[in-house]
Amino acid sequence: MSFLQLSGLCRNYGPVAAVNGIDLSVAAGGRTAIVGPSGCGKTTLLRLIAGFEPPDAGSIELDGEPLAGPRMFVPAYRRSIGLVAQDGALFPHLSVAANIGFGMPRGEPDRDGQVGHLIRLVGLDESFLQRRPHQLSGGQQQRVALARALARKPRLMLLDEPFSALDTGLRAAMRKTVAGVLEAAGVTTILVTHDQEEALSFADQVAVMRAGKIMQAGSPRDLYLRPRDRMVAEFLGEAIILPASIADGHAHCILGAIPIDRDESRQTAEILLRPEQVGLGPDQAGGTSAMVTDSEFSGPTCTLTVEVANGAGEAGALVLRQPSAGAPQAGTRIRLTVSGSAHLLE
Ligand SMILES: Nc1ncnc2c1ncn2[C@@H]1O[C@H](COP(=O)(O)OP(=O)(O)OP(=O)(O)O)[C@@H](O)[C@H]1O
Repeated sequence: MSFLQLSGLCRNYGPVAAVNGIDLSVAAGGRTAIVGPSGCGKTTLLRLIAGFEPPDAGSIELDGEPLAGPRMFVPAYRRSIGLVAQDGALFPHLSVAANIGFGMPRGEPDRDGQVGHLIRLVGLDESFLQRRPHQLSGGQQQRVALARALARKPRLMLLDEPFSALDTGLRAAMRKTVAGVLEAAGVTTILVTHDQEEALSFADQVAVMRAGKIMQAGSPRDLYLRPRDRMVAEFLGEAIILPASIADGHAHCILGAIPIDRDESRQTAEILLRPEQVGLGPDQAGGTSAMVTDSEFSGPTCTLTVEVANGAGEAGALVLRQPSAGAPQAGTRIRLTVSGSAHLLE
C-alpha cells in the first residue's frame, strides 16, 4: 500500500520546469532512491515533499493525509518529515547533545536517555555528546545529523546526498549504517543521490529522473537488468549496447545469437548486455573471436577495448571491464562468450 503518494507534481522556476509532472508511490517502511544527472530536479522534488515550497500543480499525500494540493498546503513544520542535507547542517554553536535534542518536543520524558539512545543508534558513543560539530569528522557529523532528524520521530526521512562529502570507503560504511538504523526505526526513506551504485545498494525502489520527469521507477534489479531506454541503462552502470536483428526468440548481433528476455515484434532493436555477462577466454573453439586492441589498468579491474569480427562479416569494437589479474594484454586474440539473456531497449 502506498504511504507517500505524489501525483502530477510540478514546480517551475521561471521558464525552467524543475519538476514536471511526477507520479510516485512509496510503500510504508520502504527505501526509495531518486537518481539522475545534475540539475534534473532531485532536490526540488525533495523540497516539495518536505514542504519548503508549494507545488505549482499536483498533490502530495502522506499516510492518507493530504499535504499539498489544489488550494491547500501543509507547512514543513507540521509535516513530521525529517531531512538530512548534504553537509549535515548541524548548528555549529550547539553541542552534539543539544543538536540532537533540538527538535524533541518540550516536556518529552527522559530527554537525556533518548539522546544517549540516538547517539548509540548511529554508531557513536556518549563521549561525543559534549563536542561541538567542528570537533567531528564529516562522517561523524552526518551520523549526528541523522540522529537529530530521528529525534523528531519523523513519519518520513528525506536524505539529500548525505554521503557525497565522504570518501569511498567511509561512504559505503555510512550507507550500511544508515540503512540499518532506518530499517530498525521502521522509517520510510527517500534518498537523493547521483551515485548509481549507492542507489542500487540502498533502495528497494529506484526512480531515475531526467529533466524534471521520472523516466522509470522499479526495483533495483529490474532497473539494472531491464531499463527502458539507453539513458536509464547507461545511468545505472556500464552498458554494452549493440544493434541486433530479432528472430526466433534471439537477438542476432556481433556476439552471435543471444536469447532475449521478452516477446518482441520488432525485427531490429538495440540490445543491452551488462559487461559482467560477457566472458573472455583463450582463442580456442567456442564463442566469438576478438582482438584486444587496448588494455587500461585501473587497480582491481582493467578496461579492455576489443575488436570483434564474426563469421557473418560484421565488425565492431566493445569496451569490457575485467579483473586485472590475468587480463589479456593489447594484441592478444581471445574468444567472447555471452551468458544470460539480452534485454531489448525501446
Ligand atoms: N530557486 C531556484 N530558482 C531558479 N531555478 C532553480 C531554483 N532551484 C533550482 N532551480 C533550477 O531547477 C532545476 C533543478 O534543480 P535541482 O537543484 O532540483 O536539481 P538536482 O537534480 O538536485 O541537481 P544537483 O544534482 O546538481 O543537485 C535546475 O535547472 C536549477 O537550475
